Amino acid sequence: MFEILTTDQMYEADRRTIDGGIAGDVLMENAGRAVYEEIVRHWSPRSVSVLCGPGNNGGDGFVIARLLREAGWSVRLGLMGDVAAPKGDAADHAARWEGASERLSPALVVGADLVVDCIFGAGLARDITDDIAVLVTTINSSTASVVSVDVPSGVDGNTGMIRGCAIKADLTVTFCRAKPGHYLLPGRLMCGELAIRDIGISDQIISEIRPNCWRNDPVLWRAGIHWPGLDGHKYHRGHLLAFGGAAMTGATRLVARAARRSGVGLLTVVSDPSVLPIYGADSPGVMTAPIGQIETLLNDCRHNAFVIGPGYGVGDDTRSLVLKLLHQCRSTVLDADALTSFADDPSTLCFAVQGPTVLTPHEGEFGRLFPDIEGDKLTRARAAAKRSGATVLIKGADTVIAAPDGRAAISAIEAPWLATAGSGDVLAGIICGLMAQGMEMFDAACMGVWLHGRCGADIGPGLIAEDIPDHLPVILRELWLASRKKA
Ligand SMILES: NC(=O)C1=CN([C@@H]2O[C@H](COP(=O)(O)OP(=O)(O)OC[C@H]3O[C@@H](n4cnc5c(N)ncnc54)[C@H](OP(=O)(O)O)[C@@H]3O)[C@@H](O)[C@H]2O)[C@@H](O)CC1
Ligand SMILES: [K+]
Repeated sequence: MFEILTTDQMYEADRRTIDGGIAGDVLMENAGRAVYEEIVRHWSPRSVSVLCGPGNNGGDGFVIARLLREAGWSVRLGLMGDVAAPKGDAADHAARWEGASERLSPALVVGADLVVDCIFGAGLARDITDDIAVLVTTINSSTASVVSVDVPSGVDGNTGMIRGCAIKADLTVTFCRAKPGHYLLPGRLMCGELAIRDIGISDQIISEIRPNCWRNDPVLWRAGIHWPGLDGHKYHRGHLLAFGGAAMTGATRLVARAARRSGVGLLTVVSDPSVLPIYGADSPGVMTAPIGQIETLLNDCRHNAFVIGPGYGVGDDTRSLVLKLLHQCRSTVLDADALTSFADDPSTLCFAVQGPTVLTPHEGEFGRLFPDIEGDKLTRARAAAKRSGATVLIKGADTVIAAPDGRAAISAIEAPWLATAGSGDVLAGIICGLMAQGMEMFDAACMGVWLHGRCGADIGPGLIAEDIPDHLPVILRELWLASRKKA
């Protein structure tokens, strides 16, 4: 259930299922019944208005209305266009509706305790027009609870973008698998609780259409974790070089603590000699080296991963150092100032990426590096990964991680507490720590985002960045125990 399907992939899954012998009207019946079951699970009988659009989303509405009515609910049904309008499977189910139907209008919201939104689903093709916008506004300002079928009407299922305006649901019931718009902002904010219900499309069909986007979950990457063996040595767990700035030393101290907590064997902070004592005094397990020794450090292949950017400073020195590091083709995480230092010449950065590299920009940094890449977050992350050859992770409440080969994951953990100073530095440290232990770059980025999110959700209100690394052992232990159970 972790695959995320585009609307086209969903239509394809639908087609293949129908070809396989399950009729379209049965799929629609299953979809409507799934929504009905969710409704009766959430609410006791009350007055409900089912608002049906002109397509199959509206067709689902006829099934829901019928089942609620049979269960004794007081149901009003609104229809966009005339009663003869529904086509195909929707027409079959419209014919089975024995109640009255009204013209779709704000009047249907008056007196309703529950509104079922079946206006537009996967087939939303353009911005919502003024007449429907009035209805949307009435629904959003009413006290009625709202269930959206498939996606809240007005939300683009592929991008999460709002086409003019959108219904704000308390519960969204979608079918088979989620779509990107359920997890990407602002769509996610409109969905309320998300229920993903089986309607008879097999897992086999889903795997045949080869989805390449997932909700970020351990299922995706847990097989790629390098847990230490009983006979393990610290050098088996990597030796990470974290490049520390001369002024903002807090950032790399957070990076270092997070990387070490992620399990890296050894960590050396490399910086200007004037601030080495600060890094050295921060934690007894941290080693330090002056930046003047960079050639010697790089000649030692045991130094297998680099993280640079947080608090490092923007400028030519940073640029040269980043290029030197990328030239080594070892695991590298570039964040913050390491990215902004290439704002004038991003193609040089993209050209220099050869080894396993993860870029972790927030939206501002992304815009500076890839100003010509537009669209939703998923599309942009994929385009930047393809262009740069790096795994690109765009941070935010809906963090997207994209690999150069097109694979992508979207974070669905709710942890608004992570929006605080230093949180991104911690993330860069965790990811680089996992790469230093041998994890593949896309897996490491996904796992890093997940660990970071879980820490954020667990710690909750009052979180400061310093708390995150020290909570990692709790979450890592969960994963480790789960891996032992499987084995
Ligand atoms: N696939 C599956 O597995 C299953 C799918 N199922 C259900 O089917 C739904 C998809 O159905 P769908 O393809 O008929 O699209 P839907 O969202 O009803 O809208 C299309 C209609 O809206 C119209 N229209 C579009 N935008 C508009 C606008 N801004 N303003 C005004 N009109 C606009 C558009 O008009 P047109 O562009 O053709 O002029 C067309 O008439 C899916 O979300 C799920 O609920 C389940 O039943 C079972 C299994
Ligand atoms: K809808």
